Parts: sequence; structure tokens; C-alpha cells
Amino acid sequence: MSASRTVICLLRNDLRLHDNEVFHWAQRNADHIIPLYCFDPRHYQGTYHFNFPKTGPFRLRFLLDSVKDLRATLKKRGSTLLVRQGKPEEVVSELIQQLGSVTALAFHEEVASEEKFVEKKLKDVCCQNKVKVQTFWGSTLYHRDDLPFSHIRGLPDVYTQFRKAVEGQGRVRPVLSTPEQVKSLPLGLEEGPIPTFEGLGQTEPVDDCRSAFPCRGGETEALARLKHYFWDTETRNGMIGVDYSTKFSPWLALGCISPRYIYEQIKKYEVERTANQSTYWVIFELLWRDYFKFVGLKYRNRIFHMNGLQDKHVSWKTDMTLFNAWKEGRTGVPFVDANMRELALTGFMSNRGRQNVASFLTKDLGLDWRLGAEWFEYLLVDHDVCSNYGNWLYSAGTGNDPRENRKFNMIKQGLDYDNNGDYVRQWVPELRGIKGGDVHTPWTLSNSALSHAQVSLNETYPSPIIIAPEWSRHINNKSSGPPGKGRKGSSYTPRQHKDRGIDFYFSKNKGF
Ligand SMILES: Cc1cc2nc3c(=O)[nH]c(=O)nc-3n(C[C@H](O)[C@H](O)[C@H](O)COP(=O)(O)OP(=O)(O)OC[C@H]3O[C@@H](n4cnc5c(N)ncnc54)[C@H](O)[C@@H]3O)c2cc1C
Ligand SMILES: Nc1ncnc2c1ncn2[C@@H]1O[C@H](COP(=O)(O)OP(=O)(O)OP(=O)(O)O)[C@@H](O)[C@H]1O
Repeated sequence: MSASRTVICLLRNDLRLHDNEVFHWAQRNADHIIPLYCFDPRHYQGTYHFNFPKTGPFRLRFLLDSVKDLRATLKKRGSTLLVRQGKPEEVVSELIQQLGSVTALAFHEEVASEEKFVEKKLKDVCCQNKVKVQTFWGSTLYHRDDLPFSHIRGLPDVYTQFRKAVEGQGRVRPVLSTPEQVKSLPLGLEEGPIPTFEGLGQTEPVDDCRSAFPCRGGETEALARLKHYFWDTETRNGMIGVDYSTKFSPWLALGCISPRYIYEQIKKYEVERTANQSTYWVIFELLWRDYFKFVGLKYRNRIFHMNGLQDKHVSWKTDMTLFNAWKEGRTGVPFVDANMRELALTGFMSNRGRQNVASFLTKDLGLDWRLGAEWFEYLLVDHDVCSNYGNWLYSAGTGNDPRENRKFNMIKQGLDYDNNGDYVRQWVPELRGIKGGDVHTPWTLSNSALSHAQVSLNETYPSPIIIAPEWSRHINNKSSGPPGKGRKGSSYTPRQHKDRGIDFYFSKNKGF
């Protein structure tokens, strides 16, 4: 009789059972499966340049939930999730020693150099112990091997070209089946405790009832959110509340939900209900996510470099007084401050907000974009290395933006997307007494209006640290246009592509 085959399935940013090729492969090639998750101490140190905590409390809570949920799911299917605190390469090495015989290690590949470094170490350990290494690509909608370019070097530097190429010539692979029962663990393994906040040197965050992302981590919650968003709800507009956008990003970042599964559900919705621009919209956005991952594959560490993909030399500042005002939401520009406070208090910020605060940091304050990227890396519940750095590069004008010097006008943006000022008042309570859109420009109000609103500039709320010249166009004419529309339903317009900073609109209208 041949010896039993044991496969370690190392889970990383793929904390799900559905559409997971690691499990799918192991089910076919093992007698025993060891699902393993490692809390890698390197993830709880400082960010690279500015030493902010690398994983903040919101993402940690989401991760702990996701790990607990995967363990519970696996238990229902005859297995469990081994959890260890330690470097994956060391944990895997210990497991191999402990078990005496492991046939293979399977995991999903990542993109960035820190993760690649771990992969290299894992391969070394397996090579020394004659353990096979089986890797997969599984984080994107379109598989890396199905891209219509002969080499990743051929990836276009403009999103629209990428999108058209994959939509025209690519294919989305079908979702892999979910195992009813997962092959059992070998005997004698401790499943290991799931660490606590304290054990990882952190404090559990306090819930904020204003949060636009009050959701918990894990595959179960992700699938429930998808069902709710597609099948049970009509999307609302604006920047307040949970349903103005899908909110899939935190689950996608940890792999609790598969983009192919989302795609499959969209196609089902289109058949059973209706196909419209809103359903396409979600695919369009998922393709941005794909794009930034492939940009990461193409440009490797250049996505982290100050001069970006274009090696563009900009004399970025690192003035910490300006940066601190930005990060703490006390720049005196209410739309920026509201967004930055939302991020600090909830770990989430809308895409609209992210584009604006990034533009403000880089274009208005002239600060090093990596300050912003690392601050986001710390706080975002949905931090995804390629999406975060790719979007920051884009905002800083050193990435994949085909337009030169795109700069957002904070006042116009505030009035377009928070016309009545409700969003600002929600997050900047000092300004609650100011009615309507005036809340975007408190410094332009008369002393009597300010005193009536109980606002004292520089005492209860700061004067703006900067006033960009182009803002004046919108200060005396506060009704700059209709408020931004939601993305579901018939209110969709091409303008929304522009709103998202997406070159689709320009490609159609401005000749890019
Ligand atoms: C400076 C900056 C930093 C960002 N950092 C991150 C990050 O770390 N992680 C992250 O997932 N997204 C990031 N984004 C993209 C975007 O803001 C979020 O994906 C989106 O706000 C998440 O909300 P949602 O899931 O409701 O998105 P929806 O609008 O409902 O979109 C559906 C999905 O498409 C993907 N998506 C949408 N827009 C983008 C985009 N511009 N780039 C990449 N993917 C996109 C996301 O996976 C998202 O969940 C960043 C954007 C900016 C401008
Ligand atoms: N998963 C990740 N998350 C965040 N940053 C990452 C990740 N993987 C790699 N990096 C970043 O990649 C960079 C390492 O690349 P590289 O060695 O080319 O830069 P460097 O030479 O160290 O840069 P510098 O000259 O600015 O110090 C670092 O900025 C590191 O933080």
C-alpha cells in the first residue's frame, strides 16, 4: 500500500473555501489536508518608510473574524484551520519535522516583494525537505495565464486599453466547486489558539455607529453581503450608509470572496432580473482591481518607489505638520477632514473620498505620496497592496493616469458629492451649526454667520491650511451641479465614469 499523502494548504489572502484552487487541488491529490493560517509577525511591525503600524485595528479585527469563520466552516466539513503565530516558513518547517512526512505545500501566489520573499523562503524549506511546492494564481477575475498579452511586459499602461483587451479576448474561468467534506487532518496536530488583539500588541477598535462599513470579516459574511447587495436591496446614493457601493473590497482583499464568484452572480442576476450599466459597473470596478495587480506584476517594486512607474522626479515634501493635519482631519478643509476622520474612526472611506484626500495630499500640499499610501496601509480595512499603491501612484500622477496633472477641486467635489453638507456635518461635528453646502467653506462666512453657527475659526475648527486658487470659482456659486448619483438603477450617466477618475469617459469624449 502506498504511503498516505499529506498536503499543507497555506492560506494567505484567500480565506475562503469556495472557488479556492488550493483546496480544490489538495482534495484531489491528498489523503490528509492541513489547512494552515499563520499570523506573521512581520505584518504587525511598522510600514517601510514612515513606520506606521502595518496592520491597524480595523483590518486586524476583520482578519480575526475571517480566520474564525474559516475555522468554523472547515469544522462543519470535517476539518479545521490550524492557526499559528509565526513566520510561515518557520511554521511550515516545524510541521514538516513534526509530521515526518509531508507530500506537498500548496498556496496562492502573491505579487509584492514582501510576499514573494516569504514564497522564496517556503520553497527553500520545502526543497531542503523534499516536499513538493504547488502554487496557484487565484486573486483576480481574469487569470494571469489567460491575459491576451504574450508577456506581462505587454500589459498596457492605460486602464482602458487593458479593459478592452481582456473584455474582447479574455475569458473568466468558471468558479471551482466547494468541497462538501474536506479531507481530514493527520492525527496529533493541535489546531492552535486564534490570537487576541492583546497578543498581537493591539487594542480592539470601538464601533462607530456612523460607519459606512459596519460589517464583519469572513466568507460567510461576504456571501451574505453579496446576496443582500445584488438581490435584496436598491442602492442609495451619496457617501453615507452601507449601500452606496458594494463594500466588497475588505472581503476581496483577504480573499473571503472570489471575484469570479461575484462575476458569476452578476451574470445570474442579469439573466434573472436585468442587465444594466450598474451590473456592468461592478465588473468594470473589479477590472480596476485586476489591473492594479497586473501592474504590480509588471512593475514589481517600482510601484513602491517615490518616482513611480514613470520615474518622474517631483520634489515631494515631508512636512510633518502638514501631514499631521491631513491624517488627523484638521486641515480646515471640511470635505478632506470629514473623510480623514471617517477613515481614522472606521477604517473605511469611499472611493470618492480616497481620490480627494489623495489629490489634496499630493497636489495641494505637495507631500510625498508614500506618506499617504502608508497611512492608508495602516488604517484601511480593505488594504490591498496593489490597489492601494497603484491608486496612490495614479493620484500622485506617477502611475497609470493618462492625463497629466489631474487635480481635484475640494470645493467643487464637496458640493458635487455632498451638496447639502450632511456628510461633512456627520464627521465634523464642530461645523454642525452651519446649514447646507456652506459647511464646505466656513472661512468664507461672515462673523455673524459663524457666531450664529457657534463656529470660531482656529478655536473650534481650523482655518484652511491652504486655499487653492481654483476653489474661488465655486465659492460664490455653491450650486456647481447635481449631486453625485449612485450606481445602481437608471440614474447612471457617463459622468459617473468621470467621477471615478476613470479614463473611460475621457477615452470616449476627449480623444484619449
Ligand atoms: C488612494 C486610493 C487608495 C485605495 N486603496 C485601496 C485598497 O487598499 N484596497 C482596495 O480594495 N481598494 C482601494 N482603493 C480603491 C477603491 O477606493 C476601493 O476599492 C473602493 O472604495 C471599495 O469600496 P467598494 O467595495 O464598495 O467598491 P465598489 O465601487 O463597489 O467596487 C467593487 C470592487 O471593485 C474594486 N475597485 C473599485 N474601485 C477600484 C479601484 N480604483 N482600484 C482597485 N479596485 C477597485 C474593489 O475590489 C471593489 O470592492 C483605493 C482608491 C484610492 C483612490
Ligand atoms: N506587501 C507589501 N506591502 C507594502 N510594501 C511592500 C510590500 N512588498 C514590498 N513592499 C515595499 O517594497 C519596497 C522594497 O522595494 P525595494 O527594495 O526596491 O525598495 P528600496 O530599495 O528598499 O526602496 P528605498 O530605496 O526607497 O528604500 C519597500 O518599499 C517595501 O515596503
